[in-house]
Amino acid sequence: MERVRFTSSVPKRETDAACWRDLLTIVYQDDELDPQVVPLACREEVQEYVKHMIPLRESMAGLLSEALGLSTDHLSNMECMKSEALACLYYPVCPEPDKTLGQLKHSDASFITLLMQDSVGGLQILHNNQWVDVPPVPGSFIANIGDLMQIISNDKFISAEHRVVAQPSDSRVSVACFFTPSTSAISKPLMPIKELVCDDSPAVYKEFLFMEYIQYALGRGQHVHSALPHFRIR
Ligand SMILES: O=C(O)CCC(=O)C(=O)O
Ligand SMILES: [Fe+2]
Repeated sequence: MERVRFTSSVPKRETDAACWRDLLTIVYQDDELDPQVVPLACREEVQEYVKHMIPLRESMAGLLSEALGLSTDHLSNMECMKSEALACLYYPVCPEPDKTLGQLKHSDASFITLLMQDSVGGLQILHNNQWVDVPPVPGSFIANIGDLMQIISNDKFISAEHRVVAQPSDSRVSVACFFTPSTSAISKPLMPIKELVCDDSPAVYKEFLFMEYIQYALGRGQHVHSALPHFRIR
């Protein structure tokens, strides 16, 4: 797949709705990308942005490892977040916002997503079966646990279901940085971390390869909000 893609959210299946947004996606593998492939209009900004995302990801990896009762460097050593897909998202003004969504309900397929939104708003999170606004806070990032983190944490962390409502009077911009495994980690099987599995807390997910996962996650229709049930041990 191309490392740099500009797409509109056209549905894969006829029965699915189109989302009201455009995306510029830029994929770094092992924290690396030849800058020449990034459009000149945003090359410097993208390089600068990712340069700052990497230490932030490492801090998050340390905090999440400790929260799981593991050594601080556990998640970092697994290299499960050492590649990033940067999605620069544009949600145009929508004349009939009640007929569509900026982004449908989903949980992220990544390990973790670090998200920056502008001041317009529209992001909502599903909490106790109710959609709750995530108001923009200047200078802050939103850290979303993704499905892969839920899997390796053996359900100790739960991925956040969220969506974006379309806006009638303002266009909106957000930047989502999705973290995925390094090239060497991709060839190793994924499964709940063994330190988190015991007789009282048996593995909830089966072993699988990242490629198998991503094919399923990207190929599922919009009616399947999460890849988790597919990998769960029944
Ligand atoms: O634009 C946003 O605030 C969220 C985008 C999002 O959830 C996604 O692209 O996965
Ligand atoms: Fe998302």
